[in-house]
Amino acid sequence: MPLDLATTFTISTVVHLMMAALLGLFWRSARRRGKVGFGWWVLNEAMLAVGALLLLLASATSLGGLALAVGNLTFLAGMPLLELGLRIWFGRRLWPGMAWRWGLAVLGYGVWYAAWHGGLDYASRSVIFTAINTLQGLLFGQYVLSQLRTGDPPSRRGLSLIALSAAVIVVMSLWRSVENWPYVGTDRAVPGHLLAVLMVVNIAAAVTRVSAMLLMLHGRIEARLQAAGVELERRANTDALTGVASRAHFEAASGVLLTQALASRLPVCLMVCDMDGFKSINDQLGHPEGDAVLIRFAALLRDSLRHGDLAGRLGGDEFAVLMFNCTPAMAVGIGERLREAAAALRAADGRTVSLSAGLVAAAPGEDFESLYRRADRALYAAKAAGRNRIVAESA
Ligand SMILES: Nc1nc2c(ncn2[C@@H]2O[C@H](COP(=O)(O)OP(=O)(O)OP(=O)(O)O)[C@@H](O)[C@H]2O)c(=O)[nH]1
Repeated sequence: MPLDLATTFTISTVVHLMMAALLGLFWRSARRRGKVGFGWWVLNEAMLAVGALLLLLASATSLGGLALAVGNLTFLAGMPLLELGLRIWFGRRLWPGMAWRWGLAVLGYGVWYAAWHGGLDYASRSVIFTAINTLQGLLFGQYVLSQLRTGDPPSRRGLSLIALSAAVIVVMSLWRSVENWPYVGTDRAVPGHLLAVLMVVNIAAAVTRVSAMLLMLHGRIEARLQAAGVELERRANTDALTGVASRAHFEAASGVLLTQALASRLPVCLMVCDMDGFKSINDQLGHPEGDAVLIRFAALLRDSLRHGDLAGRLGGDEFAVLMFNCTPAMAVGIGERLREAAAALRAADGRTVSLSAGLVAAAPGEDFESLYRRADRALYAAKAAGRNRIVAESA
């Protein structure tokens, strides 16, 4: 059954309107999340709906000429609008790239308008129009492909679909040019069904394109949520002041890692250390200076870590290091080097900072709680014995 032009334009108007409304619904949430560029795609679909409606009026009413002229304008503005949205979406430069695209659209429309106004036959106008449309499609396709290589990964699936819909339009435009070519310069009527087929393909391309845009939006929101989740977890696991593990994370991770290491018969040591007289730094030099000393000490602690070791801040000026594949002798060496490095730390008034630590080696099958209790006792012994020392306690 040959396609009726008026029916095709009606369907096209309704579909583009629905697509614009659908995009519009998501546009609000996209804007709230800073996904700029989306609004141009909504505008594009809305304009295509108006364009299809005008073509319907042009073919079915006496409004003819004006409706055709404005309708064609909306179709030639389509690709530049899409690309403008994409460029903003990816945060790319708008000019001079967009100047070329808009320039081509304006020039193309001018040529078509002059041809139409000058009374050129339908087939010639159609060839002019589709040639410009093809050129636009090629430029747009080239931009989309360049973004496929460099754009953000969550948008790639959507971009592939957009490239596909652009390719379909280019192929259809070329086909229409070829079909109209034999009629150029004649008054013979060009079969209308081809334009109807083109509109149907346009509808399919619009549905593909809009799905692609929603896919891109979804991908980006998902990627950002994922990144936010990772960041939240990192913050929850990290002590905000010093950057070493928080107490909760240190205890939880130590419990798991200790069990695994002991099951593999790896020697594990725990050192719990506490600065001596830290309270007086706070009291005499102020809390910010106390913070600065804690930050510098934590940096020393991180420097003393070997690959796989875990350091955490248990609270105040108390820190702990869980050392894997580490004998007590090795742990004492590490602790002594840390104590010496801490002794070189100077507070704002030049005073030195000393360190007391308790060190224990894990017994086979021992859990973290028991290991920590013993290390804490050793630390207490170091403090009681006059501070500025490491007390190692064997299991
Ligand atoms: N600047 C700063 N001080 C803190 C922070 N958290 C706890 N403190 C302080 O750290 C001090 C810890 O003091 P203690 O370890 O009990 O005492 P100390 O003066 O180091 O004495 P000894 O440990 O017995 O040698 C307290 O005064 C706390 O108020 C913090 O985040 N920043």
